[in-house]
Amino acid sequence: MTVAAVIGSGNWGTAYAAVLADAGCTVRIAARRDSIAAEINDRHTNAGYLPQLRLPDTVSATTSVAEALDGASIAVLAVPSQSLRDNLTVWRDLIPSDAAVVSLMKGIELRTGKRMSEVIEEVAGIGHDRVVVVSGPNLAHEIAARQPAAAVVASSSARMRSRVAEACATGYFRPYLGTDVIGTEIAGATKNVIALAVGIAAGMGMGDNTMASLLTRGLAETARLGTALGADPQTFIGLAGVGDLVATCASPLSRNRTFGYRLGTGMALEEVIAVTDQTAEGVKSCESILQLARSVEVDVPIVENVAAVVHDGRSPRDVLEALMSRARKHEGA
Ligand SMILES: NC(=O)C1=CN([C@@H]2O[C@H](COP(=O)(O)OP(=O)(O)OC[C@H]3O[C@@H](n4cnc5c(N)ncnc54)[C@H](O)[C@@H]3O)[C@@H](O)[C@H]2O)C=CC1
Ligand SMILES: O=C(CO)COP(=O)(O)O
Repeated sequence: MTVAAVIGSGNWGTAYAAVLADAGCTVRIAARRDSIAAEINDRHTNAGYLPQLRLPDTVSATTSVAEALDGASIAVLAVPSQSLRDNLTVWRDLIPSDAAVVSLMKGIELRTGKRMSEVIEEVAGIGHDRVVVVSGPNLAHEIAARQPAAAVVASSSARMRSRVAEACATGYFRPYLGTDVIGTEIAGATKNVIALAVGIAAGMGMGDNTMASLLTRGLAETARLGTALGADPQTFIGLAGVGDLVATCASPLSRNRTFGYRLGTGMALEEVIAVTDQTAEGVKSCESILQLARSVEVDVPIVENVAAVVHDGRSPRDVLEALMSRARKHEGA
């Protein structure tokens, strides 16, 4: 019996815990709040995040990360990207030495420009052959409703990606194996920023042509950046690339799209931040992705303009005009 620990009891940590349990694992969730751990143990729900989900009896919860990780062969990390370093500094010695360490996170660290797998390797002091990234079109509420979806399980280690894929394969969750960790992470983090842009446009009243144009050109700049960083270009037309981009940009369930939508309707940035109580990674990662792109001299105009709205207070109408009046270029350039 595979024992998996899931650290983080928000939307995706909880939904992915259900996937692991449905696939036959014994799952221990580490929650920060006593009330959430108690609700999972007593009622098998985490209704504040996923009201429709009933967790299998093989899922338990604790507020002790040490207890959750004890004896686990899979350690899943599902906390906001910008908090990973500080958290892992406290947890690193608790991770069993042979466990696969799985990142569900879709963000790039501010200041360092590091991907989550890089932060894990650095802070936990483990090799890349222990780290696995799971990513794809996986809106937590739909997974929690057990609607069919696929994902990529990417790792440099064949043993670790097989272990994790086997542990999360169910009738509604289909993992594909991948080796391109860089591309999978760049795709997952950057699509959140493109979803912000699509949300802004939708909030301004723009329709499907605008969405499709932003999505397509967003994918182009994501692939350009990823490839410059060493990714396999194929990844961007796969589940972690176009798959996740389409799901996130099209769905009102997306926190990033919703954040952008509110900005597009004219709400002030501070107001949008105040009403957003869940993780919208793109709001911070637009800045770190822009820095990363500049470090390899890659042009990312949509990311740059989203950062101008979210961090420099430029108006959505201004940046839309800026994007439309850029110098003409070849589509493939
Ligand atoms: N929600 C979704 O549909 C999906 C989310 N993801 C990614 O998964 C990651 C987690 O997202 P969600 O679970 O949706 O976020 P969430 O906002 O629903 O939950 C975040 C969890 O982290 C905890 N947390 C918040 N701040 C913390 C801190 N400073 N230190 C430790 N724990 C903290 C919260 O208590 C909560 O348990 C993100 O990187 C997101 O991009 C990936 C795929 C799907
Ligand atoms: O990554 C996601 C779906 O795959 C979830 O997107 P949001 O974080 O925008 O809700």
